[in-house]
Amino acid sequence: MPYREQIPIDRGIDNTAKLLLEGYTYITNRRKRYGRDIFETRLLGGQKAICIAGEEAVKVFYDKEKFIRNGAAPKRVRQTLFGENAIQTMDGDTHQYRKELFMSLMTKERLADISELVFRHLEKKINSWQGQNQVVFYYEIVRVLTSVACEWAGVPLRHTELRKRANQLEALFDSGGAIGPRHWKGRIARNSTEIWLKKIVQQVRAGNLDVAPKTALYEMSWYQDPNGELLHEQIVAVELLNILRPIVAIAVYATFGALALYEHPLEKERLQTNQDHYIERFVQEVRRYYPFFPFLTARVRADFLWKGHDFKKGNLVLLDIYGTNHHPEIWNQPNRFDPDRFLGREDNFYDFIPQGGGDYYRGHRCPGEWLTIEVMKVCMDFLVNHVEYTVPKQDLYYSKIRIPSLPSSRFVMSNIKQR
Ligand code: HEM
Repeated sequence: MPYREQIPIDRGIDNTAKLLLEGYTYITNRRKRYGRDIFETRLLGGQKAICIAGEEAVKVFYDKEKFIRNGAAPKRVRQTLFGENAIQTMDGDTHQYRKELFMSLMTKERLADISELVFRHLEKKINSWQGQNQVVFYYEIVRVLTSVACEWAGVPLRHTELRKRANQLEALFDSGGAIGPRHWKGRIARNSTEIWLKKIVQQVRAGNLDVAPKTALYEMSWYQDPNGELLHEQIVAVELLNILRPIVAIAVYATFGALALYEHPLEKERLQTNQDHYIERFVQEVRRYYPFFPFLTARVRADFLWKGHDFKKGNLVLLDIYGTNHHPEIWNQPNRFDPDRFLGREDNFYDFIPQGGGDYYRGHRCPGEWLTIEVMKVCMDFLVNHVEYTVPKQDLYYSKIRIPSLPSSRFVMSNIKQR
């Protein structure tokens, strides 16, 4: 007889309120309490859900024979963060085909293009920052990355439109874990950005807008599905937002990076000399240490037994991203900020998962991970080598409940000067 056991249960008819109240720590708190990396709960209207964490859990979660994504993401997340019928909700060959489209945009040349764009747009900002008493870094970088994302993706953006689109793109990722007004702001932003991009795709297809090959706008507008048909313009809009929105979301990591520089002044010196590519380790540690994506959801494809538990077809499963990136069996002193932990560390697709795990091409791992690292490197280099600033007294506390988390003050800087 195969081994079976009753895994711990977080009692209650629906624990969604507890999940919202505890945010990033809901799964970790219970894992600590039960001394296990697996437990059962009830979420999203009382559905049975299994929460898992750690390297073995990541391996099983990314086994395509065992899990599907369709029907796993809550409706409120599709209405804001993902959009309907986006790549995140696809499975099997159709997913793989669509994923190739995303990966084809991430060539070395195109990554170099975005790094160059980020630097150029940041440099342009210095003059206006120098004339201000103080600037709020997060909002500034959201706007910079909105300009960069549109330019890189081939999407035309008038200067007068910048603030509006930046607010909307920010609302899309800021609302993913929200209820109430923040959620509604995200829904309104989704409707309006999809309409905006649909019109642009229509212009491209009608030959009224010139767009360069290899940009997301061009490649997505002319991409043919496995049946040789163009994607519906609505889907192109949704997938273009899957490029623009997360590029702007790098603002969250950049702001945490600025916080790390402030909290660990010695890091700044090490980044200035950048021996042995220190900047790479610093960026990796920012992505590991600070909270961003809390967990992922999938549904069981077909019954299987794992760790003594019967996973039944249709069960909801949550993979603890934040908890795995702080798992004591993977990370020595996980709650210490220490970029050197990445020194000589071998790549492992299953233990360091700020942007998902497994294979980029065959699974759902984030296709924008290399791009994120490159953009972060430029932002961090800019902060340490191209500007000087002071950090006035402010509330830098970041919550482990609000999703996504951010320093309360959004990181205020004063006395900015070019270096
Ligand atoms: C801001 C930093 C980012 C974070 C924290 C992040 C995080 C993630 C995570 C956790 C996933 C889910 C992986 C899974 O379901 O297994 C994901 C998927 C995805 N990300 Fe990112 N991401 C970031 C940046 C980007 C960028 C810059 C892009 C594109 C330019 C991007 C595009 C996508 C897409 C299209 C997917 C869906 C992939 C699929 O379902 O196959 N992300 N990301």
